[in-house]
Amino acid sequence: MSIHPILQIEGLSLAAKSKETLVNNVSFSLGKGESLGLVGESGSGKSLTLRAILGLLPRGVTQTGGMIKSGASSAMVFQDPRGALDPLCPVVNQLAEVVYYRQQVNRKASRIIALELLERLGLPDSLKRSDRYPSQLSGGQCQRVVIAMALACKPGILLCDEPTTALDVTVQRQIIDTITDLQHELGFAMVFVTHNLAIAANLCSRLYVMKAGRIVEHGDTLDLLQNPTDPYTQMLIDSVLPVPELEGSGA
Ligand SMILES: Nc1ncnc2c1ncn2[C@@H]1O[C@H](COP(=O)(O)OP(=O)(O)OP(=O)(O)O)[C@@H](O)[C@H]1O
Repeated sequence: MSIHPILQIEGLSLAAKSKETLVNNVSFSLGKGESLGLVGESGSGKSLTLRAILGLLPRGVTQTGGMIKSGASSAMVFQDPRGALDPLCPVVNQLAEVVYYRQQVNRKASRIIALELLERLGLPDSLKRSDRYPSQLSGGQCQRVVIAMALACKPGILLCDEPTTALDVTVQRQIIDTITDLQHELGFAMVFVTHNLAIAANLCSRLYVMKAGRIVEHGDTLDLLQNPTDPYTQMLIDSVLPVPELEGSGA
């Protein structure tokens, strides 16, 4: 548990309209600037937990128990970057719109801040023009724009829902490095959802393992990966394929 948490979740339970429990008695806390990983198989309730923190549960899902206490604003980076952008609006305009509403500056200032954010995220100058639409960007570029949008909200907590799953491995690495650099620079805390243990291990100091809506194990990342006590955590670790030693590599 964090000593001075900026996010506290206690006994969170979520259910579908059919009364089926989807998230069951989930508790964790997050300290300022800390990174916490939620890992587990598909359908284990990771995304719904993030959405509950953001206050954006999908239609048909309700909170049936527990409480969420947050001392900072949250912003979310979604799994499908292209789907998170409006295909009919130039990317720079979309970003400027978020700045305008969230930072409450005038239109001219919001555009200047949007251009600075695009630069900070390492996007090419061509994207600053108003004739560039999401369909003209690569998946990695779209994800950088989505991250810029989240940062435009000046979040104290960045909620990342498998932000690299839809990207190829080299781009995944670049995006992870970008998020790490930005976190060091801006100091936001992060809840990072992934089913990729290697990514979670690189980014997060603590891991929570979810299965069928429940937390089955949690702990400091290295300790948990080296000494898992729950068979499901062990199974997740065992399912990571090792890179075979290359013949004649001299290793
Ligand atoms: N709107 C909804 N109505 C009913 N059930 C839902 C709804 N959204 C999600 N669920 C169910 O809730 C459970 C948890 O879903 P969730 O999206 O949180 O899983 P996840 O761990 O994030 O999976 P993934 O890694 O595939 O994104 C799943 O069984 C899913 O089918």
